Amino acid sequence: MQTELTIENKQSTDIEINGDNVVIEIEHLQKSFGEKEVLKDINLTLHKGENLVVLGRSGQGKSVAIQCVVGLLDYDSGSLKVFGKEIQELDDEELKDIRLKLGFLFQSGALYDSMTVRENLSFPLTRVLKMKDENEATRNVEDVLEAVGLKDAIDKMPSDLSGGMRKRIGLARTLILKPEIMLYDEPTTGLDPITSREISQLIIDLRKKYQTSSIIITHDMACAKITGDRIMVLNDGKFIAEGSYEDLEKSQNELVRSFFK
Ligand SMILES: Nc1ncnc2c1ncn2[C@@H]1O[C@H](COP(=O)(O)OP(=O)(O)OP(=O)(O)O)[C@@H](O)[C@H]1O
Repeated sequence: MQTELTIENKQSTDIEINGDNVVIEIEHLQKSFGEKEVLKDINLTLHKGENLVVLGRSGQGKSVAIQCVVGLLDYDSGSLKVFGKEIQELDDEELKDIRLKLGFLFQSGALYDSMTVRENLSFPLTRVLKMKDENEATRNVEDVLEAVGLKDAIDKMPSDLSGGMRKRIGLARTLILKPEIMLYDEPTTGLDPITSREISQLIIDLRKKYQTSSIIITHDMACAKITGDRIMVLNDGKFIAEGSYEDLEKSQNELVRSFFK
């Protein structure tokens, strides 16, 4: 089995790749639980404005890596910098500031079923941003609903919405805090192929509108193809390949090929 990282090709996007526009930098990150080494040697750089797709099967450590990025889990060794700051060296206040710049879209969308769409979206404004002006909150809610194409759903309950619509509202609820980096955890899981494609396209549209940099964790190859400027393949606690969709499609590495079957 190939264990060295294979750079399949240079990425082919208009994102400017240089040391000045790095928003996340991970070097030799390791994390074990007892005897179990989950992250063995993770190296990753996310550039401003970039959509980086991480492909990996279940249990490869994607959630553990994300929890390290948001400071919910301590890593054992290596370096993890967000906006140039080593996460593990931050005090509570600094970590809170960094977390405000990170938006996380949960697989479930995580909406409150007993609240209307308006209430679900206003909640982070009042709770996190301490926004008191109701008109300002409404303006923000309407703006973000428009961005996800669901302005008419403002007074609906989550139970009145389809899976794809709930995903959009979940996305709106994350975006309303204007994060600079988006972390998408399997954004198309559980959706039909057409809705999945719409959500993938929305990820592209939202990057343009909000100028976010994103890490998109998925095993949906259609989503990877639409959204990814660059794709990295995670296996057994390390990245084993990196490149554009077209590059990886031509890979001779069996593990990489298995994603395209
Ligand atoms: N708090 C923990 N304590 C012990 N083991 C853990 C803990 N969190 C995760 N693990 C182990 O780490 C490994 C990777 O888990 P992780 O949830 O990151 O996988 P994943 O790649 O996100 O998978 P999935 O796509 O299924 O969510 C698993 O074997 C899991 O059992």
